[in-house]
Amino acid sequence: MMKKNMYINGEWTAATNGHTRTIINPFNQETIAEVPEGDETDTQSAILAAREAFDNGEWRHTSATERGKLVQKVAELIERDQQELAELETLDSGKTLTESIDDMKTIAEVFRYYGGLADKDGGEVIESPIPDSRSKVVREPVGVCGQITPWNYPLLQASWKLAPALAAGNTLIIKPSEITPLTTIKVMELIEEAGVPKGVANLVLGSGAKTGQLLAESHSVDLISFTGGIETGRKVMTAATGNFKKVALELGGKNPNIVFDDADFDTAVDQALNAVFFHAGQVCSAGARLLVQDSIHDPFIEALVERAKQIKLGNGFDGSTQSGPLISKEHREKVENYVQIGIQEGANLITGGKRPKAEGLQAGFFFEPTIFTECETSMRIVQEETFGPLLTVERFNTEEEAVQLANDSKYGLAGAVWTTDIRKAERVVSELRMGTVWINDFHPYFAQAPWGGYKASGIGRELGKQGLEEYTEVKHVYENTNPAPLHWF
Ligand SMILES: NC(=O)c1ccc[n+]([C@@H]2O[C@H](COP(=O)([O-])OP(=O)(O)OC[C@H]3O[C@@H](n4cnc5c(N)ncnc54)[C@H](O)[C@@H]3O)[C@@H](O)[C@H]2O)c1
Ligand SMILES: C[N+](C)(C)CC=O
Repeated sequence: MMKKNMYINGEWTAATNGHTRTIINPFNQETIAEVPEGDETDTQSAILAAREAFDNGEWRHTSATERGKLVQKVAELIERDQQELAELETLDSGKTLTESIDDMKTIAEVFRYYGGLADKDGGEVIESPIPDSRSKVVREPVGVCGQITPWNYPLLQASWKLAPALAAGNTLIIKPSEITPLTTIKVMELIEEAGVPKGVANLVLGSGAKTGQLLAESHSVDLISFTGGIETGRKVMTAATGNFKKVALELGGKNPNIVFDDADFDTAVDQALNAVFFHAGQVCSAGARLLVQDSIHDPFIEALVERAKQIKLGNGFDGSTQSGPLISKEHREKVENYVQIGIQEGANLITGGKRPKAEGLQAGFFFEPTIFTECETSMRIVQEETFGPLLTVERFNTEEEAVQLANDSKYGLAGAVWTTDIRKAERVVSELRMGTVWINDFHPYFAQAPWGGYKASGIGRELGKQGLEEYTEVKHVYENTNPAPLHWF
């Protein structure tokens, strides 16, 4: 069993209270690691270290080029240790090793991208309307950043925060989900190895209530970046009002996947499965809400159900596994509860809806790929994020109806449109109120393109140049080139 520590002010440390937490593998519930269960005292130490490193340290005065090189060095180290990181992620989260390896490649690219972007914005000289003056606009680091991440893409979500924060010259405290901390701990070791100065990057481990909440509340923290569910996001945003810190929120989604009758049928079926059942549906942008044009509804659902029944659940380390378990006992119970809600609401459960009976899956938190048809937009299973392998299907007739149904949600994270008529796709896309829209695809995201939500799916953007800008303040510098008394007074 691994034993790991927190990283505060350049030191690997246990929790001050001596408490620990065991980390389990969701595939078989075996204990894989023991980590500190920190609390407010440790969080406060990490905040103080980050504050000192920002206010009195060298980091923010280090040239952007040098900072960028260090961030790129982290990318190289992640690539060097890719296999170890991917195995840790699979052990901790249950996702397949293939998914974890893909995640690690994306993560290295994110560090490389922000390392490269660090010195590309030298500010902007602007035209001043006042004679004898010069004006420029520069970007500066925000200061001390609190970063809180979820369990479904543990290191990937952390990388979207760590890389731009460091590239922009901030100091930070990251708090990963208490149930999946292992890869974030490992990447902190790599950040240390790369040579990032002590106090600049800090790691606290513990429950959200005892660590994350303080990051959001503390007046010594200048920015809080949170990825997680909407109810926690609400708490974070409320706590952040104490000192009006900058807030970035990446929250949930209930993402419509719209299939028109002129779409390539087989591709749309194949990708509709991937949209919702990838990583057992534990994806913020999962296509958990399928909207199918009535004229192809029945054959489409028939093909979908046939394929859903064949999805191979299993150990993420087994090369033939297509989907791993859910993350925890509590989370599986939440998904099971939504199945009951769907049945009570009158939706038609046509496959799944229960735990698999197969041998070898009984110790893990597995759940069958589940499909409900004849759903109505007003149903809770259509409106709420179930975050599991649960697909709801609604019918539509016209383009306008598809748009109206798709937008009828408090969320606005992502969505997709399947059609061979590109004009129709463009019309629909322009009406969808979502941060990412795919045409004839589902799921792609990459370092260069911004990611984030409309409406209750969040505030701000990660990735792309916008993801770096979140970690900067904008300063206007005005110079009077011919100062003289005004004689006003
Ligand atoms: N929009 C995105 O890019 C994106 C990406 C991944 C996950 N998510 C969302 O994350 C959710 C799943 O993750 P989860 O179950 O870990 O979410 P969660 O909200 O339960 O927890 C997220 C993090 O917040 C911490 N936390 C809990 N209470 C807190 C508090 N009072 N103050 C501060 N921090 C607190 C947790 O310890 C954890 O680290 C889903 O809703 C999913 O859609 C969104
Ligand atoms: C943002 N993404 C798609 C990587 C993970 C969402 O849960």
